[in-house]
Amino acid sequence: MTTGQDLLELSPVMPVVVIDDAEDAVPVARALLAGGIGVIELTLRTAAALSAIERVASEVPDIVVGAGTVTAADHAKQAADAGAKFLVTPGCTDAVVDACFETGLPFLPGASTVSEAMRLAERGLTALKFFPAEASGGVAFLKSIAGPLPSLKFCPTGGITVPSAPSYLALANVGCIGGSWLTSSLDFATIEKLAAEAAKL
Ligand SMILES: O=C(O)C(=O)C[C@H](O)[C@H](O)COP(=O)(O)O
Repeated sequence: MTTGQDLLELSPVMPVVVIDDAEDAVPVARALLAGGIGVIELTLRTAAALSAIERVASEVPDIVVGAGTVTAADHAKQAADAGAKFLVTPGCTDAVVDACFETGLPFLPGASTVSEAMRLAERGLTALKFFPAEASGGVAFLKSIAGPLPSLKFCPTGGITVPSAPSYLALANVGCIGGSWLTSSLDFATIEKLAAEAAKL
């Protein structure tokens, strides 16, 4: 896996995961894998996040672990050093995008406007996170930009649910969707069940 486009092909659903206690990271990753989801985005929103990435990278080698919520330049290197295999950002400041490039990792930069998407495309970035998807126009927005921006493909994230997922995944400019619903509880059996359902979307 070397490009952002590859990231969009890993799974129909990119689980966006917030970990408060690093101890939980490995069982969460194993439950996702057991359900058939081979990728996990651990958000850098908590003090435990980098340690969670480290643990999953070393103890669950079969899942592709990445870092989400990369909102500052130094996050990118910290996540790469912890063992992240990819990065995801909610938005796209020049400093954050530069720092992501410097890691050499594939990454999905966030965009929610046509101009942001065009600026990222100018830098060779054609696989983008569309965030916050529902609040920014959702399926209708993505349909509208497919004509003028045919080279771009998205991972819409933010407000997507199991019932709304199929309408996103049916779009030619959507590779996968992101969502936090799979891991909203730390009940590992439930995570496995939700992952199995998501893997079939
Ligand atoms: O943390 C980030 O980097 C984000 O961009 C936000 C997350 O992707 C969304 O919060 C997930 O959306 P929900 O599935 O609606 O919870």
